[in-house]
Amino acid sequence: MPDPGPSPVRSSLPAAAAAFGTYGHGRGVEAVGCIRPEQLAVPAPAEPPAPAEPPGPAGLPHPALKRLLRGPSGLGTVGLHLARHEEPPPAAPEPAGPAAGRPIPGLYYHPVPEPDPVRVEEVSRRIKEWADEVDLYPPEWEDQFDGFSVGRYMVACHPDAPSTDHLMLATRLMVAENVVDDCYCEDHGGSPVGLGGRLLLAHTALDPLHTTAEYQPEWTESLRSDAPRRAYRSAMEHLLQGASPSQADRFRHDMARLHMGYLAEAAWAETEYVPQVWEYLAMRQFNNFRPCPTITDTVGGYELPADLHAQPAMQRVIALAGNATTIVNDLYSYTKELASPGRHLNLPVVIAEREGVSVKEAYLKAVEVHNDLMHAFEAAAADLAATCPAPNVARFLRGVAAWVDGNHYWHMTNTYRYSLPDFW
Ligand SMILES: CC(C)=CCC/C(C)=C(\C)COP(=O)(O)OP(=O)(O)O
Ligand SMILES: [Mg+2]
Repeated sequence: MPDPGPSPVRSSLPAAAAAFGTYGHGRGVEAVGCIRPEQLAVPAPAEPPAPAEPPGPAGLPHPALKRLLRGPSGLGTVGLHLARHEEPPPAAPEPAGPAAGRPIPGLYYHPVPEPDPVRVEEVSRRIKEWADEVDLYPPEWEDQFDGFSVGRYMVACHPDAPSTDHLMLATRLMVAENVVDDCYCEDHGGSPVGLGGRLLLAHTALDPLHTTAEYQPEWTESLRSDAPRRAYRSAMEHLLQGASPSQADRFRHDMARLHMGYLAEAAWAETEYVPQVWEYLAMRQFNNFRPCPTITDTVGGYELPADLHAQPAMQRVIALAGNATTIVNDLYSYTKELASPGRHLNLPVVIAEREGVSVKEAYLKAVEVHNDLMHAFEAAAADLAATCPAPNVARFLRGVAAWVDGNHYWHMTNTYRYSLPDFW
């Protein structure tokens, strides 16, 4: 049954629906159950001998993950490769110089190719049109919107998106998620006071209210009443054109997790509680980028079936990837958050406070925590790929890994937003 989505405010999106077909998934990748590996009908893709590769920054990726990231070869595997688009390659793209920014010394990460400038340009143009359409921000915030560079972010994170329409699904959501964070929680009018009520009502733009005829119209009207809700509603409406019901519900669940994380952070801010390091890491597992990598299949135009997504081993991979990407944010946004009013919790701040070490030692320890999370993510992904050699699992794992790498690239190169501390 089609997902009812946030109707009845759903507008007609004929062009988008045509672009994605029925949910836009299922092309080229068969759903393969992996509850018991011996039940698999699809063998592991044949591996050609690989040339030796130079070591990555601050260590080597797990060898099995390297094989996984290279992707399969052979008949029927075209759809499993990253960076193969349905659209023809651009005729003569402007030569893009390397983006500014330097990596955090000692950080374990994988460099990515410069995102396709033609795609970046197109996504950047279209997201500004959308921002106007949903009346997202006042003119004086335009510089910050542009400085966020969401087009570059999403093109870097989704190299296997088959079209700009697919990329736009992720881009609208990324913007909407940041608008909610900025306007409800943080420095664009946000506050911990009353956050629970605001978040719950905004969540109904993703997970609609079903109530009586008397009260439904007021709820419908409420979805137009502020920029966070307009953004969530419209971004979700578009997502539903490309996602299956189970992919949409996966996303709603991840957003509920995110909102729970925002609430824990806010509760601690209200009582000025500095959590223990493990408590902070638990909060940050929810106040986390997770909703972004987990739509990689929708953005890629295929579906990881719900049973495979729900496997504990897959859940561990997703959680570790989300945690690594989010600690990357803590590290790159450290100086920005130090400069913001009040005490902004991030991993270095919490380590310094709770473990009684200098801010520099705390920061360097946070880098190690990040690196350990990255290694754990790669080991878990490699194990899962080996025990569950289904093509859609391999492609999803590659999509999550690509998101991790693209997220690092964006943080490192976003010198408008972030700068490194002077610790080296
Ligand atoms: C895009 C998305 C799902 C974001 C959710 C949570 C979030 C805003 C982050 C993980 C980023 O962290 P933070 O709020 O610290 O962002 P900045 O450091 O202000 O860039
Ligand atoms: Mg931050």
